[in-house]
Amino acid sequence: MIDPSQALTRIVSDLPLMGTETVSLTEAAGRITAAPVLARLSNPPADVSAMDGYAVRAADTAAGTNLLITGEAPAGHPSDQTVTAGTCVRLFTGSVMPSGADAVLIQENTTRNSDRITVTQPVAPGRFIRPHGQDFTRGQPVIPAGKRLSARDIGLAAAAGCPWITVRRRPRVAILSTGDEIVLPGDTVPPGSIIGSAAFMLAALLKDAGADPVILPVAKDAAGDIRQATTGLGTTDMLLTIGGASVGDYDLVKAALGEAGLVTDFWKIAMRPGKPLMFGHLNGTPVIGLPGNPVAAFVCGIVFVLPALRKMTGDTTSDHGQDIATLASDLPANDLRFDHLRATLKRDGQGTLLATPFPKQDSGMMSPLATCDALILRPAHAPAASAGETCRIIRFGRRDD
Ligand SMILES: Nc1nc2c(c(=O)[nH]1)N[C@H]1C(S)=C(S)[C@@H](COP(=O)(O)OP(=O)(O)OC[C@H]3O[C@@H](n4cnc5c(N)ncnc54)[C@H](O)[C@@H]3O)O[C@H]1N2
Ligand code: MOO
Repeated sequence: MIDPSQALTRIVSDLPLMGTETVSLTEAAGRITAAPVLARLSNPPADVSAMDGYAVRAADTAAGTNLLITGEAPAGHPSDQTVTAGTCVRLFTGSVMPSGADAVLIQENTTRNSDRITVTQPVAPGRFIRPHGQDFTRGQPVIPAGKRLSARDIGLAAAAGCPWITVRRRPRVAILSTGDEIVLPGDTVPPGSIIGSAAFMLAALLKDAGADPVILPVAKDAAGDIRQATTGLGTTDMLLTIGGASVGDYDLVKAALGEAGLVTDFWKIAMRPGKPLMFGHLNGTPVIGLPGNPVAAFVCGIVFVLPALRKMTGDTTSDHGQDIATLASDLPANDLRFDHLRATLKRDGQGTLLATPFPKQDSGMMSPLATCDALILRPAHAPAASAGETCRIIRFGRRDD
Protein backbone atom coordinates (compact mmCIF):
# COMPACT_ATOMS: atom_id res chain seq x y z
CA MET A 1 0.00 0.00 0.00
CA ILE A 2 1.29 3.46 -0.84
CA ASP A 3 0.23 6.56 1.06
CA PRO A 4 -2.41 8.85 -0.46
CA SER A 5 -0.06 11.76 -1.10
CA GLN A 6 2.24 9.50 -3.13
CA ALA A 7 -0.81 8.14 -4.95
CA LEU A 8 -1.94 11.66 -5.80
CA THR A 9 1.50 12.61 -7.11
CA ARG A 10 1.57 9.54 -9.32
CA ILE A 11 -1.92 10.18 -10.69
CA VAL A 12 -1.42 13.83 -11.54
CA SER A 13 2.23 13.76 -12.59
CA ASP A 14 1.85 12.85 -16.25
CA LEU A 15 -1.73 13.84 -16.99
CA PRO A 16 -1.91 15.86 -20.20
CA LEU A 17 -3.21 19.42 -20.38
CA MET A 18 -6.47 19.64 -22.33
CA GLY A 19 -6.65 21.56 -25.60
CA THR A 20 -8.50 24.84 -25.85
CA GLU A 21 -11.78 26.10 -27.25
CA THR A 22 -13.38 29.51 -27.45
CA VAL A 23 -16.79 29.89 -25.84
CA SER A 24 -19.22 32.74 -25.46
CA LEU A 25 -19.60 34.55 -22.16
CA THR A 26 -22.94 32.83 -21.51
CA GLU A 27 -21.21 29.43 -21.74
CA ALA A 28 -18.07 30.34 -19.83
CA ALA A 29 -19.08 30.12 -16.15
CA GLY A 30 -17.21 27.32 -14.40
CA ARG A 31 -14.73 26.89 -17.27
CA ILE A 32 -10.99 27.35 -16.86
CA THR A 33 -9.26 30.15 -18.75
CA ALA A 34 -6.53 28.95 -21.11
CA ALA A 35 -4.97 32.41 -21.51
CA PRO A 36 -5.22 35.70 -19.66
CA VAL A 37 -8.31 37.73 -20.55
CA LEU A 38 -7.08 41.13 -21.78
CA ALA A 39 -9.25 44.23 -21.44
CA ARG A 40 -10.25 45.57 -24.85
CA LEU A 41 -10.99 49.01 -23.36
CA SER A 42 -10.45 50.98 -20.19
CA ASN A 43 -13.04 51.20 -17.45
CA PRO A 44 -14.36 53.76 -17.03
CA PRO A 45 -13.55 54.64 -20.64
CA ALA A 46 -13.50 58.37 -19.65
CA ASP A 47 -13.69 60.46 -16.47
CA VAL A 48 -17.33 60.12 -15.43
CA SER A 49 -19.58 61.44 -12.71
CA ALA A 50 -20.43 59.17 -9.76
CA MET A 51 -23.48 61.28 -8.82
CA ASP A 52 -26.37 63.32 -10.18
CA GLY A 53 -25.45 67.03 -9.97
CA TYR A 54 -23.30 69.60 -11.72
CA ALA A 55 -19.80 69.59 -13.23
CA VAL A 56 -18.03 72.52 -11.57
CA ARG A 57 -14.66 74.04 -10.84
CA ALA A 58 -14.22 73.23 -7.14
CA ALA A 59 -12.68 76.68 -6.63
CA ASP A 60 -16.06 78.18 -7.59
CA THR A 61 -18.09 76.40 -4.91
CA ALA A 62 -17.90 78.57 -1.80
CA ALA A 63 -21.32 78.48 -0.10
CA GLY A 64 -23.63 81.10 -1.60
CA THR A 65 -21.88 81.20 -5.01
CA ASN A 66 -24.22 81.53 -7.97
CA LEU A 67 -23.36 79.51 -11.11
CA LEU A 68 -24.83 79.63 -14.60
CA ILE A 69 -25.87 76.28 -16.13
CA THR A 70 -24.45 76.38 -19.65
CA GLY A 71 -25.50 72.91 -20.80
CA GLU A 72 -26.52 69.38 -19.94
CA ALA A 73 -24.65 66.09 -20.40
CA PRO A 74 -26.95 63.09 -19.81
CA ALA A 75 -25.25 59.67 -19.61
CA GLY A 76 -24.42 58.57 -23.15
CA HIS A 77 -24.45 62.17 -24.45
CA PRO A 78 -21.16 63.92 -23.61
CA SER A 79 -21.27 67.72 -23.64
CA ASP A 80 -18.81 69.77 -25.69
CA GLN A 81 -19.21 72.72 -23.28
CA THR A 82 -16.16 73.76 -21.27
CA VAL A 83 -16.81 74.67 -17.66
CA THR A 84 -15.37 78.13 -17.07
CA ALA A 85 -15.36 80.39 -14.01
CA GLY A 86 -18.90 81.04 -12.79
CA THR A 87 -20.48 78.26 -14.90
CA CYS A 88 -21.44 74.63 -14.54
CA VAL A 89 -22.88 71.79 -16.65
CA ARG A 90 -25.81 69.68 -15.51
CA LEU A 91 -24.92 65.97 -15.39
CA PHE A 92 -26.02 62.61 -14.04
CA THR A 93 -24.48 59.43 -12.68
CA GLY A 94 -22.35 57.98 -15.48
CA SER A 95 -22.15 61.26 -17.49
CA VAL A 96 -18.78 62.03 -19.06
CA MET A 97 -17.10 65.00 -17.30
CA PRO A 98 -16.95 68.07 -19.50
CA SER A 99 -13.59 69.78 -19.93
CA GLY A 100 -12.70 72.49 -17.45
CA ALA A 101 -14.54 70.84 -14.52
CA ASP A 102 -12.64 69.19 -11.65
CA ALA A 103 -15.49 68.09 -9.34
CA VAL A 104 -19.15 67.12 -9.22
CA LEU A 105 -21.39 69.19 -6.98
CA ILE A 106 -24.25 66.90 -5.97
CA GLN A 107 -27.66 68.40 -6.57
CA GLU A 108 -28.62 68.08 -2.88
CA ASN A 109 -25.95 70.72 -2.15
CA THR A 110 -27.51 73.31 -4.45
CA THR A 111 -30.72 75.21 -4.89
CA ARG A 112 -31.86 75.68 -8.46
CA ASN A 113 -33.51 78.67 -9.96
CA SER A 114 -34.17 78.31 -13.69
CA ASP A 115 -30.77 78.18 -15.45
CA ARG A 116 -28.78 79.07 -12.30
CA ILE A 117 -27.81 77.25 -9.13
CA THR A 118 -26.70 78.51 -5.76
CA VAL A 119 -24.11 76.44 -3.92
CA THR A 120 -25.16 75.45 -0.40
CA GLN A 121 -22.05 73.36 0.40
CA PRO A 122 -18.64 73.53 -1.28
CA VAL A 123 -17.02 70.52 -2.96
CA ALA A 124 -13.35 69.47 -2.97
CA PRO A 125 -11.40 69.00 -6.23
CA GLY A 126 -11.77 65.49 -7.69
CA ARG A 127 -14.87 64.73 -5.61
CA PHE A 128 -17.43 62.36 -7.16
CA ILE A 129 -15.38 61.82 -10.33
CA ARG A 130 -14.61 58.25 -11.37
CA PRO A 131 -11.34 58.70 -13.22
CA HIS A 132 -10.69 57.09 -16.59
CA GLY A 133 -9.22 53.57 -16.18
CA GLN A 134 -9.53 53.46 -12.38
CA ASP A 135 -11.00 49.94 -12.67
CA PHE A 136 -8.71 48.64 -15.45
CA THR A 137 -7.01 49.93 -18.55
CA ARG A 138 -7.03 48.72 -22.14
CA GLY A 139 -4.68 45.75 -22.69
CA GLN A 140 -4.48 44.94 -18.97
CA PRO A 141 -4.87 41.24 -18.07
CA VAL A 142 -8.05 41.31 -15.97
CA ILE A 143 -8.36 37.52 -15.47
CA PRO A 144 -5.30 35.24 -15.31
CA ALA A 145 -4.87 31.97 -17.20
CA GLY A 146 -5.85 28.89 -15.21
CA LYS A 147 -8.76 30.55 -13.41
CA ARG A 148 -12.11 28.87 -12.91
CA LEU A 149 -14.57 31.52 -14.08
CA SER A 150 -17.04 32.69 -11.46
CA ALA A 151 -20.14 34.79 -12.10
CA ARG A 152 -18.04 37.80 -11.05
CA ASP A 153 -15.35 36.94 -13.58
CA ILE A 154 -18.00 36.77 -16.30
CA GLY A 155 -19.11 40.26 -15.31
CA LEU A 156 -15.52 41.50 -15.43
CA ALA A 157 -14.89 39.97 -18.86
CA ALA A 158 -18.12 41.54 -20.13
CA ALA A 159 -17.10 44.94 -18.73
CA ALA A 160 -13.72 44.50 -20.42
CA GLY A 161 -15.47 44.10 -23.79
CA CYS A 162 -14.69 40.40 -24.25
CA PRO A 163 -17.69 38.45 -25.61
CA TRP A 164 -15.61 35.26 -26.14
CA ILE A 165 -13.19 33.52 -23.80
CA THR A 166 -10.59 30.88 -24.59
CA VAL A 167 -10.93 28.06 -22.09
CA ARG A 168 -9.64 24.51 -21.63
CA ARG A 169 -11.74 21.80 -23.21
CA ARG A 170 -13.81 19.83 -20.71
CA PRO A 171 -12.18 16.45 -19.98
CA ARG A 172 -14.46 13.62 -21.17
CA VAL A 173 -14.67 11.10 -18.36
CA ALA A 174 -16.29 7.66 -18.85
CA ILE A 175 -17.72 6.10 -15.70
CA LEU A 176 -18.14 2.32 -15.62
CA SER A 177 -19.96 0.63 -12.73
CA THR A 178 -19.25 -3.08 -12.38
CA GLY A 179 -21.03 -5.84 -10.50
CA ASP A 180 -23.72 -8.49 -11.05
CA GLU A 181 -25.68 -6.94 -8.18
CA ILE A 182 -25.87 -3.42 -9.64
CA VAL A 183 -29.21 -2.11 -10.91
CA LEU A 184 -30.19 1.43 -11.85
CA PRO A 185 -32.25 3.88 -9.78
CA GLY A 186 -35.92 3.17 -10.50
CA ASP A 187 -35.31 -0.46 -11.54
CA THR A 188 -36.89 -3.24 -9.54
CA VAL A 189 -34.29 -4.49 -7.10
CA PRO A 190 -34.12 -8.33 -7.09
CA PRO A 191 -32.89 -10.05 -3.91
CA GLY A 192 -29.15 -9.51 -3.51
CA SER A 193 -29.06 -6.50 -5.79
CA ILE A 194 -28.17 -2.93 -4.93
CA ILE A 195 -28.67 0.35 -6.74
CA GLY A 196 -25.57 1.68 -8.45
CA SER A 197 -25.68 5.11 -6.87
CA ALA A 198 -21.98 5.88 -7.12
CA ALA A 199 -21.86 6.58 -10.87
CA PHE A 200 -24.58 9.22 -10.60
CA MET A 201 -22.91 10.84 -7.60
CA LEU A 202 -19.54 10.95 -9.34
CA ALA A 203 -21.01 12.23 -12.60
CA ALA A 204 -22.59 15.12 -10.67
CA LEU A 205 -19.31 15.83 -8.88
CA LEU A 206 -17.31 15.79 -12.12
CA LYS A 207 -19.80 17.88 -14.04
CA ASP A 208 -19.65 20.52 -11.36
CA ALA A 209 -15.85 20.40 -11.57
CA GLY A 210 -15.93 21.20 -15.29
CA ALA A 211 -15.73 17.70 -16.79
CA ASP A 212 -18.01 16.07 -19.33
CA PRO A 213 -18.96 12.76 -17.69
CA VAL A 214 -20.54 9.82 -19.55
CA ILE A 215 -22.12 6.97 -17.59
CA LEU A 216 -21.49 3.68 -19.43
CA PRO A 217 -23.85 0.68 -19.14
CA VAL A 218 -23.13 -1.42 -16.04
CA ALA A 219 -20.65 -4.28 -16.65
CA LYS A 220 -21.25 -7.71 -15.09
CA ASP A 221 -18.64 -9.38 -12.89
CA ALA A 222 -17.15 -11.08 -15.92
CA ALA A 223 -13.82 -10.21 -17.46
CA GLY A 224 -15.26 -10.23 -20.99
CA ASP A 225 -18.07 -7.85 -20.00
CA ILE A 226 -15.67 -5.41 -18.34
CA ARG A 227 -13.30 -5.46 -21.32
CA GLN A 228 -16.17 -5.06 -23.77
CA ALA A 229 -17.40 -1.96 -21.94
CA THR A 230 -14.05 -0.27 -22.40
CA THR A 231 -13.46 -1.04 -26.07
CA GLY A 232 -15.04 2.15 -27.39
CA LEU A 233 -13.17 4.61 -25.22
CA GLY A 234 -12.10 6.53 -28.32
CA THR A 235 -11.69 10.16 -27.37
CA THR A 236 -12.27 9.59 -23.67
CA ASP A 237 -9.76 11.52 -21.59
CA MET A 238 -10.15 9.39 -18.47
CA LEU A 239 -11.89 6.16 -17.42
CA LEU A 240 -13.27 5.69 -13.94
CA THR A 241 -14.33 2.20 -12.92
CA ILE A 242 -16.40 1.58 -9.81
CA GLY A 243 -16.26 -1.66 -7.80
CA GLY A 244 -14.47 -4.92 -8.40
CA ALA A 245 -11.29 -3.33 -7.11
CA SER A 246 -10.66 -5.38 -3.99
CA VAL A 247 -9.37 -8.90 -3.41
CA GLY A 248 -12.56 -10.98 -3.72
CA ASP A 249 -13.00 -13.74 -6.30
CA TYR A 250 -15.29 -11.47 -8.33
CA ASP A 251 -13.14 -8.33 -8.08
CA LEU A 252 -12.01 -8.53 -11.66
CA VAL A 253 -11.43 -5.03 -12.93
CA LYS A 254 -7.64 -4.96 -12.72
CA ALA A 255 -7.23 -8.44 -14.22
CA ALA A 256 -9.84 -7.91 -16.94
CA LEU A 257 -8.40 -4.60 -18.06
CA GLY A 258 -4.90 -6.06 -17.73
CA GLU A 259 -5.75 -8.46 -20.57
CA ALA A 260 -6.91 -5.46 -22.61
CA GLY A 261 -3.55 -3.72 -22.12
CA LEU A 262 -3.93 -1.91 -18.80
CA VAL A 263 -0.56 -0.93 -17.38
CA THR A 264 -1.06 -0.65 -13.63
CA ASP A 265 0.82 2.12 -11.85
CA PHE A 266 -0.37 1.30 -8.34
CA TRP A 267 -3.09 -0.66 -6.57
CA LYS A 268 -4.09 -0.22 -2.90
CA ILE A 269 -3.44 2.81 -0.79
CA ALA A 270 -3.23 3.42 2.95
CA MET A 271 -6.45 5.40 3.09
CA ARG A 272 -9.92 5.04 4.60
CA PRO A 273 -12.24 4.93 2.83
CA GLY A 274 -10.60 4.05 -0.47
CA LYS A 275 -8.09 1.29 0.22
CA PRO A 276 -8.41 -0.68 -3.04
CA LEU A 277 -7.87 2.37 -5.31
CA MET A 278 -6.09 1.48 -8.54
CA PHE A 279 -4.40 3.70 -11.14
CA GLY A 280 -3.02 2.88 -14.54
CA HIS A 281 -3.22 3.52 -18.26
CA LEU A 282 -5.25 1.63 -20.83
CA ASN A 283 -3.86 2.27 -24.29
CA GLY A 284 -2.82 5.74 -23.17
CA THR A 285 -6.05 6.62 -21.35
CA PRO A 286 -5.63 7.22 -17.61
CA VAL A 287 -7.78 4.77 -15.62
CA ILE A 288 -8.72 5.30 -11.99
CA GLY A 289 -10.25 2.17 -10.46
CA LEU A 290 -12.50 3.33 -7.63
CA PRO A 291 -13.71 1.09 -4.80
CA GLY A 292 -17.32 -0.11 -4.96
CA ASN A 293 -18.37 1.16 -1.57
CA PRO A 294 -20.04 4.38 -2.71
CA VAL A 295 -18.61 6.57 0.06
CA ALA A 296 -15.11 5.29 -0.76
CA ALA A 297 -15.71 6.03 -4.46
CA PHE A 298 -16.85 9.56 -3.66
CA VAL A 299 -14.03 10.35 -1.22
CA CYS A 300 -11.54 9.10 -3.83
CA GLY A 301 -13.33 11.37 -6.29
CA ILE A 302 -12.70 14.34 -4.01
CA VAL A 303 -9.13 13.41 -3.09
CA PHE A 304 -7.84 12.14 -6.46
CA VAL A 305 -10.22 12.76 -9.36
CA LEU A 306 -10.83 16.45 -8.72
CA PRO A 307 -7.09 17.26 -8.51
CA ALA A 308 -6.61 15.19 -11.68
CA LEU A 309 -9.23 17.33 -13.44
CA ARG A 310 -7.58 20.50 -12.13
CA LYS A 311 -4.28 19.32 -13.60
CA MET A 312 -5.89 18.46 -16.95
CA THR A 313 -7.63 21.82 -17.19
CA GLY A 314 -4.69 23.85 -15.91
CA ASP A 315 -6.86 25.07 -13.03
CA THR A 316 -4.48 26.77 -10.63
CA THR A 317 -6.84 28.98 -8.69
CA SER A 318 -9.70 26.77 -7.47
CA ASP A 319 -10.23 26.54 -3.77
CA HIS A 320 -9.44 22.95 -2.83
CA GLY A 321 -11.83 23.17 0.09
CA GLN A 322 -9.10 22.64 2.71
CA ASP A 323 -9.78 24.40 5.98
CA ILE A 324 -9.18 24.21 9.72
CA ALA A 325 -11.81 23.42 12.36
CA THR A 326 -11.94 22.54 16.02
CA LEU A 327 -12.89 19.04 17.12
CA ALA A 328 -16.18 18.91 19.01
CA SER A 329 -15.51 15.39 20.32
CA ASP A 330 -12.55 13.18 21.20
CA LEU A 331 -11.04 10.93 18.54
CA PRO A 332 -9.10 7.71 19.11
CA ALA A 333 -5.58 7.20 17.77
CA ASN A 334 -5.55 6.37 14.07
CA ASP A 335 -4.10 3.24 12.47
CA LEU A 336 -1.97 3.08 9.33
CA ARG A 337 -4.70 4.33 6.95
CA PHE A 338 -5.11 8.10 6.40
CA ASP A 339 -8.72 8.63 7.47
CA HIS A 340 -11.49 10.89 6.12
CA LEU A 341 -14.26 11.17 8.72
CA ARG A 342 -17.67 12.43 7.67
CA ALA A 343 -18.53 15.31 10.02
CA THR A 344 -21.00 18.11 10.54
CA LEU A 345 -19.85 21.71 11.07
CA LYS A 346 -21.37 24.42 13.19
CA ARG A 347 -20.16 27.66 14.79
CA ASP A 348 -20.31 28.09 18.54
CA GLY A 349 -21.18 31.39 20.26
CA GLN A 350 -17.60 32.66 19.81
CA GLY A 351 -17.62 31.91 16.08
CA THR A 352 -15.35 28.85 16.36
CA LEU A 353 -15.99 26.30 13.62
CA LEU A 354 -16.74 23.00 15.37
CA ALA A 355 -16.46 19.65 13.57
CA THR A 356 -18.46 16.72 14.92
CA PRO A 357 -17.74 13.34 13.30
CA PHE A 358 -20.63 10.94 12.74
CA PRO A 359 -20.44 8.03 15.18
CA LYS A 360 -20.72 5.51 12.31
CA GLN A 361 -18.27 5.86 9.42
CA ASP A 362 -19.37 2.87 7.32
CA SER A 363 -18.40 3.46 3.70
CA GLY A 364 -21.68 2.05 2.42
CA MET A 365 -23.82 4.66 4.23
CA MET A 366 -25.11 7.34 1.90
CA SER A 367 -27.11 9.50 4.31
CA PRO A 368 -24.17 10.62 6.52
CA LEU A 369 -22.25 11.37 3.33
CA ALA A 370 -25.06 13.50 1.95
CA THR A 371 -25.66 15.32 5.23
CA CYS A 372 -22.07 15.88 6.30
CA ASP A 373 -20.48 19.29 5.80
CA ALA A 374 -16.86 18.19 5.78
CA LEU A 375 -14.34 15.39 5.94
CA ILE A 376 -12.02 15.49 8.95
CA LEU A 377 -8.53 14.53 7.77
CA ARG A 378 -6.72 12.13 10.11
CA PRO A 379 -3.19 11.28 8.98
CA ALA A 380 -1.89 7.74 9.39
CA HIS A 381 -0.85 7.00 12.98
CA ALA A 382 -2.30 10.30 14.27
CA PRO A 383 -2.37 10.12 18.08
CA ALA A 384 -5.66 10.32 19.97
CA ALA A 385 -7.11 13.83 19.81
CA SER A 386 -9.32 15.63 22.33
CA ALA A 387 -12.29 17.91 21.81
CA GLY A 388 -10.98 21.46 21.45
CA GLU A 389 -7.94 20.50 19.35
CA THR A 390 -7.76 21.80 15.82
CA CYS A 391 -8.08 19.48 12.84
CA ARG A 392 -7.72 19.81 9.08
CA ILE A 393 -10.89 19.41 7.05
CA ILE A 394 -12.13 19.39 3.47
CA ARG A 395 -15.31 21.45 3.39
CA PHE A 396 -18.24 20.67 1.12
CA GLY A 397 -20.83 22.95 -0.36
CA ARG A 398 -18.70 26.07 -0.79
CA ARG A 399 -20.08 27.93 -3.73
CA ASP A 400 -17.82 29.88 -6.01
CA ASP A 401 -20.06 32.75 -7.06
N1 LIG B 1 -10.83 -9.28 2.39
C1 LIG B 1 -10.93 -7.96 2.08
N2 LIG B 1 -12.12 -7.49 1.76
C2 LIG B 1 -12.24 -6.18 1.47
C3 LIG B 1 -11.14 -5.34 1.53
C4 LIG B 1 -9.89 -5.89 1.86
O1 LIG B 1 -8.86 -5.20 1.92
N3 LIG B 1 -9.83 -7.22 2.11
N4 LIG B 1 -11.32 -4.01 1.29
C5 LIG B 1 -12.62 -3.48 1.59
C6 LIG B 1 -12.71 -2.13 1.13
S1 LIG B 1 -11.81 -0.99 2.00
C7 LIG B 1 -13.55 -1.74 0.16
S2 LIG B 1 -13.76 -0.09 -0.20
C8 LIG B 1 -14.33 -2.70 -0.61
C9 LIG B 1 -14.25 -2.34 -2.08
O2 LIG B 1 -14.27 -3.42 -2.85
P1 LIG B 1 -14.58 -3.44 -4.38
O3 LIG B 1 -14.04 -2.23 -5.05
O4 LIG B 1 -14.17 -4.73 -4.89
O5 LIG B 1 -16.12 -3.22 -4.42
P2 LIG B 1 -17.28 -4.31 -4.57
O6 LIG B 1 -16.94 -5.51 -3.80
O7 LIG B 1 -17.57 -4.44 -6.00
O8 LIG B 1 -18.42 -3.52 -3.84
C10 LIG B 1 -18.34 -3.14 -2.51
C11 LIG B 1 -19.73 -2.74 -2.02
O9 LIG B 1 -20.18 -1.61 -2.74
C12 LIG B 1 -21.36 -1.90 -3.47
N5 LIG B 1 -21.26 -1.24 -4.78
C13 LIG B 1 -20.49 -1.63 -5.80
N6 LIG B 1 -20.64 -0.78 -6.84
C14 LIG B 1 -21.50 0.15 -6.45
C15 LIG B 1 -22.06 1.28 -7.07
N7 LIG B 1 -21.74 1.63 -8.34
N8 LIG B 1 -22.90 2.07 -6.37
C16 LIG B 1 -23.25 1.73 -5.10
N9 LIG B 1 -22.77 0.63 -4.46
C17 LIG B 1 -21.92 -0.14 -5.12
C18 LIG B 1 -21.36 -3.39 -3.61
O10 LIG B 1 -22.63 -3.93 -3.81
C19 LIG B 1 -20.75 -3.82 -2.28
O11 LIG B 1 -21.72 -3.78 -1.27
O12 LIG B 1 -13.87 -4.00 -0.38
C20 LIG B 1 -13.74 -4.31 1.02
N10 LIG B 1 -13.49 -5.69 1.13
O1 MOO C 1 -12.33 1.91 1.11
MO1 MOO C 1 -13.25 0.94 2.08
O2 MOO C 1 -14.55 1.93 1.93
O3 MOO C 1 -12.40 1.66 3.51
O4 MOO C 1 -14.40 0.09 3.04
